[in-house]
Formats: sequence, C-alpha cells, structure tokens
Amino acid sequence: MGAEIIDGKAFAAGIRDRVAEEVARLKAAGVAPGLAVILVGDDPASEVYVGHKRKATVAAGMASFEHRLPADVSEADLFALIDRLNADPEVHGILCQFPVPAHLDERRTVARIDPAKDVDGLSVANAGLLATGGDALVSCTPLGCLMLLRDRLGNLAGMEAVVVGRSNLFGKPMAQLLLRENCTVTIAHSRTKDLPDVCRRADILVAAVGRARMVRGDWVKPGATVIDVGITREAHPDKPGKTRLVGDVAFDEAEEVAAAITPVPGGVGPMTIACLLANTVTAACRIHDLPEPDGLTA
Ligand SMILES: NC(=O)C1=CN([C@@H]2O[C@H](COP(=O)(O)OP(=O)(O)OC[C@H]3O[C@@H](n4cnc5c(N)ncnc54)[C@H](OP(=O)(O)O)[C@@H]3O)[C@@H](O)[C@H]2O)C=CC1
Ligand SMILES: Nc1nc(=O)c2c([nH]1)NC[C@@H]1CN(c3ccc(C(=O)N[C@@H](CCC(=O)O)C(=O)O)cc3)C=[N+]21
Repeated sequence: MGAEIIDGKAFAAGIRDRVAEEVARLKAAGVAPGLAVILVGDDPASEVYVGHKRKATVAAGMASFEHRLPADVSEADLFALIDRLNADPEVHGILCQFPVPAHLDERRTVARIDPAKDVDGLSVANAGLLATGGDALVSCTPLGCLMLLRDRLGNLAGMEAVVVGRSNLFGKPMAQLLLRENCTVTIAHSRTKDLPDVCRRADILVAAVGRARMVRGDWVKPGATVIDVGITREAHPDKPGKTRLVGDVAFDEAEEVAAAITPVPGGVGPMTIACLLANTVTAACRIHDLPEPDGLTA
C-alpha cells in the first residue's frame, strides 16, 4: 500500500485563513500588519516566489511592500533601504530574498535587519533564541515542516529524526525544532559517511539538499514520515519547452515504503509562504505588545 500523501497545499490554506482572521483582529486593534520583501537582481526563480508571496500577503489582508534593487546595487544603498524599513512603523516583517549577488554579503545583510522584524529567523538573535529555548521568530520552512509533522504524528518525543542538510535557513533551525520536540536528532550533510544507512534510522526523514531524487526508496525506513524540502526545476520529460519541480526524494520509490510523504510541488513550499505570513502576524503582535494567536508559532 502506498504512503499517505501529506497535502501541504491544503494545510497551508488553513494557516492562511487563520492568519487572515488574526489580521482582521489586529486591524480592529489599530495595527495593520505589513511585510516588506527585498529582491536584488532579477533571478527568475526568486521572481516567482516573490510573486506568490505578494498574492498571499494581500489575500490575507496585510500590506505588501516590494523593493526591487538592481543586481549591482551597493551595500550602502541596500543597507539604507533596510534602515528605512527597520524604522517604518507600517512594516512588521522584512525578508531579503536569497541568494543575493556575490558582491553582497548575506551575513552582513541579515545583521542589518532589526531582529524584531526578521521574519526569516536568520539573525543571530533569533537563531540564538531558538537554540536556547527562547521566543524566536523561526525560519518559515522549518516552522511549516514542524506544523505538518505535529499534525500527522502528534507527540514527536523519542522519535529518531534525520535532517539531511545543515543550512542556516533550513537544516539547522529544523534540527533545533525537532530537538525541542524531544526527538533524537541527527544532522547529515555532504561529508556524512554512509548516508543511506543514517537515513534508514529515521522515523522522521527530512531532506533539504537541492539534489533531485537523491534520497532513494531503500534509504527510507518502512513506516517513516518523509518531508521533502528540496526544489529543483528541470526540463519536463513530456512537454517540450516546459519545466517542472522535483524534490530531493525519489517520490515513486519512497512512497512505496514510507507511511506518509510530502509531494513536490504541493508539500512544503506552500507551507513556507503561509508561515511567512504567520511570522509577520507574530512579529506585529510582539512589536505592539498584543496577545499572540495560538497555532501560528512553533
Ligand atoms: N520548499 C521550500 O519552501 C524551500 C525549499 N528549499 C530548497 O531546499 C533545498 C536546500 O536548501 P538550502 O538549505 O537553502 O540549501 P543549501 O545549499 O544552503 O544547503 C544544502 C545542504 O545540503 C548538503 N548536501 C549537499 N550535497 C549533499 C550530499 N551529496 N549528501 C548530503 N548532503 C548534501 C550540504 O552539505 P554541506 O553543508 O556539507 O555543504 C548543505 O548542508 C534547495 O533545493 C532549496 O531550493 C529551501 C528553502 C525553502
Ligand atoms: N530569505 C529567503 N527566505 C526564503 O524562505 C527563501 C529564500 N530566501 N530563497 C529561496 C527559498 C525557496 N523558497 C520557496 C518558497 C516557496 C515555494 C513554493 O511556493 N513552492 C510551491 C510551488 C511554486 C511554483 O510552482 O513555482 C510548491 O512547492 O508547491 C518554494 C520555495 C523560499 N526561500
């Protein structure tokens, strides 16, 4: 029997509805949550995501501010924009889409964003709060994965979790969240020995590498829950000139073995955008010292 397909798209729609309710409540209290997205250069994939983000932000009743900067923008000009957004009372969340062109430094860029508005959870303050058990703004994609896992599995305590990938944006915060849920967590990466064996331990297997179909069916423990974060765009095999998205997991193989699995597209991706909106609401509540809604944080 095949695995249950975890419908991230439907779950994300539920989160976006909850966000919309909270936005209405905040507006009634005199606070209109706003999200600012900075896009440097014209990477086509980033354009697509930013477009999705804008639509979802507006549909939830929030203000959306988009700032497009030329690929050769100076650090000084980028920082001047970030400083303005930090000071702008209509902006509660700031996201600078990565990657940025090579002459800009991601670490310095993140450090310029007010941690209270860092809805990507990338700042040292938010990463440190997450690691030490505080109230952080948590990176959107791991937050979304945790929501899917909790919904399916309930209590995660004692489960073996393997996260493949150790980026600051995903792998590390995902591992921190799973640790906080009392999983036994392994973080695997490009230097891990016997990766298939490590993966076979996992009750919860999370893949965030960016290599299409790397995780094979026989890497999956029977009955495991598989979360596929990877997104690779490749030529469509049947439609000339078209592309399609594929994950890091060989879906057809893994689906035979796992108890549940997220598809690509329609799994984790929509959760990322829903959680970006959720984080913006959370940031607005914290900035204005208003009660935080249930179900939108980790
Ligand atoms: N669905 C969504 O909403 C999102 C999807 N993504 C997607 O997730 C994927 C990962 O993103 P991100 O974390 O930003 O990527 P990074 O490129 O920053 O990190 C990739 C990680 O994978 C590891 N890795 C690379 N090759 C191997 C290998 N052969 N075996 C094991 N580990 C390997 C790297 O190890 P090392 O550290 O040793 O180099 C690194 O830790 C991408 O496809 C991205 O597009 C990302 C964010 C959101
Ligand atoms: N500072 C920063 N924060 C990020 O969170 C961030 C980033 N930079 N850079 C790029 C990655 C990637 N990312 C995705 C968001 C939505 C989908 C998404 O909506 N995916 C849909 C399909 C989208 C489509 O059809 O193209 C799905 O999987 O079903 C995917 C990937 C956020 N990222």
